[in-house]
Order: sequence, then structure tokens, then C-alpha cells
Amino acid sequence: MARNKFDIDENLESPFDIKHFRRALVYIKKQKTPMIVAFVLSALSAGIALSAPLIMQHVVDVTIPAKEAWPLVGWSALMLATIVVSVILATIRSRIMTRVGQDIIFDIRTDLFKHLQELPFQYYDDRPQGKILIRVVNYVNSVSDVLSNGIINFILEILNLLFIGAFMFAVDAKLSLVILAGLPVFFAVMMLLKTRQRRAWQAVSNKSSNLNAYMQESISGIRVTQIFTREERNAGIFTRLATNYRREWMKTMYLNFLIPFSVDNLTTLVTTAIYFVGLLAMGPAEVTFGVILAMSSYAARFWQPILNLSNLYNSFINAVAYLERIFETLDEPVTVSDVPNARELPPIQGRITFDDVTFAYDPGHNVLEHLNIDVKAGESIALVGPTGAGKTTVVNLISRFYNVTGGRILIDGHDIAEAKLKSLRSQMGIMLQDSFIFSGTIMDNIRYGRLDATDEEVVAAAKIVCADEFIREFENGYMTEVNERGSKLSQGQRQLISFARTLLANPRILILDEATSSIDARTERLLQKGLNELLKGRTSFIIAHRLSTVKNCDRILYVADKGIAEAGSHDELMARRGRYYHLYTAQKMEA
Ligand SMILES: Nc1ncnc2c1ncn2[C@@H]1O[C@H](COP(=O)(O)OP(=O)(O)OP(=O)(O)O)[C@@H](O)[C@H]1O
Repeated sequence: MARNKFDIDENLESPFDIKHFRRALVYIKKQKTPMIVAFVLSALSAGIALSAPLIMQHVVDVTIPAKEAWPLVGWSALMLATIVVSVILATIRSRIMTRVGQDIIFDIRTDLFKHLQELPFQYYDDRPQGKILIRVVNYVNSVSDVLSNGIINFILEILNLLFIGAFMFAVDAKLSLVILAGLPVFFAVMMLLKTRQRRAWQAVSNKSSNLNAYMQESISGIRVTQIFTREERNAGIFTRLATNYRREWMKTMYLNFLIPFSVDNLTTLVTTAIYFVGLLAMGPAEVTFGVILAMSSYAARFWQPILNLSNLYNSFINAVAYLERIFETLDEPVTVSDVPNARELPPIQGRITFDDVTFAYDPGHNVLEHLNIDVKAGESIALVGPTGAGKTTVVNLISRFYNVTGGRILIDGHDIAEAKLKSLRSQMGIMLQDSFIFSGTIMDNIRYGRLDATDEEVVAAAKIVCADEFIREFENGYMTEVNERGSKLSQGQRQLISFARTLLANPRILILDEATSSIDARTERLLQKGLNELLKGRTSFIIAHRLSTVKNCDRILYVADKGIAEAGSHDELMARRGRYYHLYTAQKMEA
């Protein structure tokens, strides 16, 4: 059950927390060398570009009045050279930084993916897939530029500002003070906008996450949507979510726009002030026309890095909103993991004991209570009973997909909570109700059960489950490409392929959850023969609603009322004339 539905906003962190950014430094530090090279290149390129106004001032005040042709050509050539060199340096830097940005994305994404692979079922039960996906794909993309170029640009812009300041004061201190007079106004605007901008970016991240979650859900459920002709209704929900996103985006953009707007106006104001003050001072011949020209050029140049810094600050706030979400995912505890000092489970015989096991998915709502089961090695156990009684839950607990809430589960006397997960699951073959098929060939899909299996072993497993025949009927046989989720295959064919995959793992404990529910009666009878052979010597748990498929099991457990209501062989339970008897006879009559 996805408690965090697509249209429920995720919680926002209230205070701005720099720790997210500091944590991101781990990824940035790995790129130290190329970033230093890029920084040096940028500093050189900016420094060279800054000399242009000085050349211009000299040309206007000295070279042109002197009417010297060759020096004018020389200065012009120098000016052109500064432009060419600074463009070349900037291009090299941009190539280096594109690479750095991609490397940072790669590292964060890899960490996220690895962590997601380990997170327990519970994590996925609780949230829409779309909200998980957007973190790995979009959010990581969005932070890469700030974490790579952003840092360098930030330092550069500060240096740029200092350089320009120094050049400015070197040319004329009084007019420089006129340029600086705009700064207090600018800081006041920034302080006013700061918190609002952060909230606005957080809201944008939330709304885009909701939109993504709904898109993902709609694509997954497209068949049901079309069956029930719910296209219009869904389009309505989508429009609502898209409108929410657009509204938050517009709000954010409006706040963002206020900053360049203020800077532009301040630049115009200080430039006008320079002309005014400069011309007044020109009378007493304190400043030349060239100085006024250079200073108005510096005024624009001085405010440009300030504008860039405020844009960087804005992207930084935006990135922190995304980093919050990325690190939240990375911090998600792997609640089902190896305990400290976990022990390798030795090759197992297959005795399984449920010792007073209680389990709840949600605290306070027990699905199983004080369950005691003792299964001998090699015994085949059928779990039957009403829908929602807890059959799948029982087998999920054996594989430790969830931790028990109370009690213990032992395999050959070893508490599985203390065993290494890999050593536990690698000795089990589990076929879940949802026979998931990955994109790739049928051969790949079966081999997923044991990656080092030969083609012959794959085919042998397919033969046992009677899948070989239909696979060979495809034009490319085992090499037939199937889509993700196996949409090219029938439900029954998907079940047979995942059945073969489970068998290929050659497990000591076999768990089959509704493994044959979609398979026709004839194939099932054939399959049963192969399966009986295969089950010999292995402990197996078989969940089936069709009781005819499990009546040969050594023991049948009727799961109901948060525990085992009846247990025994088919004959024993029939003789008892209890719930199993009624269920079985009802099914017989229907058939
Ligand atoms: N991931 C989950 N989170 C919360 N509750 C769950 C979850 N999975 C199952 N449940 C609840 O636990 C109970 C037992 O579910 P379970 O899937 O084990 O039943 P089942 O006997 O296998 O049913 P079916 O025959 O329909 O497959 C049900 O009431 C179900 O609502």
C-alpha cells in the first residue's frame, strides 16, 4: 500500500540546512584535479578579458588624440588577441567541466542505485515508484551543474569582483564608491527574497515529484484505464497536478526574476550616477572622458558578477532542495540487512521452524500471531486458505524479505535473523506471485536464476516446467527478445519462464507462490510430474488456490485467523471435515 500517494506532498525540511551541501563535497572532492585545472583556466581567461577596458581607456585618452596610426593597429590587435585567447581558454574549461559534471552525476546515481537495490520490500511498499525514479534521474541531473560549475563559478565570480574592484579603484576611487553605493540596496532585496525562494524551490521539487509519480502510475495502469474508459478522468487528475506544478514554477520564476530586475536597475542607476558625478568633476578636470567611459564599463562589469552570484545562489538553493531528497533516499535505513557479526549459513538441509512468530506490516495490525510451524527437511508444505489470510506473508518471512515482529524463524536450527542474507537467499528458490520478466531474451530471463548456468542447463530447466515447447515455437526460440514485464508473453508463459528461472537456481528450499495459477490444466498435469521429481529431497512451500495442485503435498496448512487453523495431509484434513474439506469440496463441485 503506497501511503505516500502521488498527490501527497513529501515532508519539507523547515530550516535551511547547509549539511546537505557539505555532504555533497564528498562527490566534489573526487574531482579535485580537473576542477583546479578548470579554475586556473577560467581565472586566466577572466583576467585577460578584464584588460580590455584598460586598453580602451588608453586608446581613447592617448592613442586617438595623438593620431598615431600604427599604435592604434597594435592596440586593436592586442584587444582581438585577448578575446581569442579568453575564448579558447573558456572552451577548454567548459569541456573539462562537462566531464566533471557527468562524473559527479555518475557517482551519485551509482550510490543511489546500489542503495535502492538493498532497500527492503517495505520501502517500496510505502511510496510510488515515480517518486523514487525522479530522484535518481531528474534530481541528480539538476544538482550536477551546481556541484561542478557552480563551485568554480562561485570562486571565480568572487575573484572577478575583487579584480574589477581593484581595477576600478586604480582608475578612479571616487567614481568607484558611486558604483559600490548600490550594494546595500541589493543586499536588502536578497534578504527579503531568501526564505521565499527556498520554499518556492522545495514546492517545485514536490510538485514535479507528484507529477512524475502519477505519470508512472498511469503508464503502469494504462490497460485498466482503457478497460474502464477512465482516460478523461485521468487527464483531469494529470491537468490538476500539472497545473500545481506550473503554479509553483511560475511563483519561483517570478521570485527569481526580481533579482536580475533589481540588478539591472541598480546598474542603470549607478551608470547614470557615474556620468552625472563624472561630468560634474570633469569641469575641474579631475577626470577625463576616457576615465568616465572606462568606469561606466566597469560599473556594468562589476554588477555582472553580482548578478551571476545571485543566480548561483538561486541555483544553490534549488540544488539543496534536491540534495535533501537525494540524501534522504541514501539515508533510508536498510532495515533488512546483516546484523553485526552475522554468520554465513552453512549448506542447508531444509528444516524450517517458526517459533512463536508474530508479524505486522503496520505496527499494531498483526497479520500473523504466535505462529508455530515445524517443517522437516525435504517436506513439501502447501499453504492454502482465504485471500488475504497471510500465506504470502509466511513465505516472505522465511526469505527474510521482512523482519519478524516477534519470535524467531530457524533454518536447521540457525536463527535467520543472524544469518548473512546472501547465504540465506542464495539457497532458496522463490517464485513470487508477480512473475516479473526483464527486458532481454528468454534465455537471459531464465538464466537470471543462476548466472553461470550453461545454455543446456537453461533448456533442461525449461523442459521440466514444460516451457520448452512454447519457447521453441517463437521464431527466435530461446533468443526471442521479450519486453520488460514480458508484455509479449501470455500470463501463463510468463509463469513458466519464471518457474524455470527458480528451478535453475537448484535451491534447497523452494517457495512457489501461485506458480501455476495461470497455466492450463493439461500443462499443469505434465508439469506436476516433473515437479514431483524435482521436489524430492527439497523442502518446499507451495501456495495455491487451486487445491487439486497441492493435494499431494506431505502436509497442508490452512492459514486463517492470523495463524494455522488446520494442518495435516489431504486425507487427514478431508476426514476431519473442517474448513479445508469445505473448500476442497466446493472447488470440486465447481469443476
Ligand atoms: N506490503 C504490505 N503492507 C501492508 N499490508 C500488507 C502488505 N502485504 C500484505 N498486506 C496485508 O497482509 C495480509 C496478508 O496478506 P498476504 O499477501 O500474505 O495474503 P495471502 O493469504 O497471500 O493472500 P492471497 O491469497 O490473496 O495471495 C492482508 O490483509 C494484506 O492486506
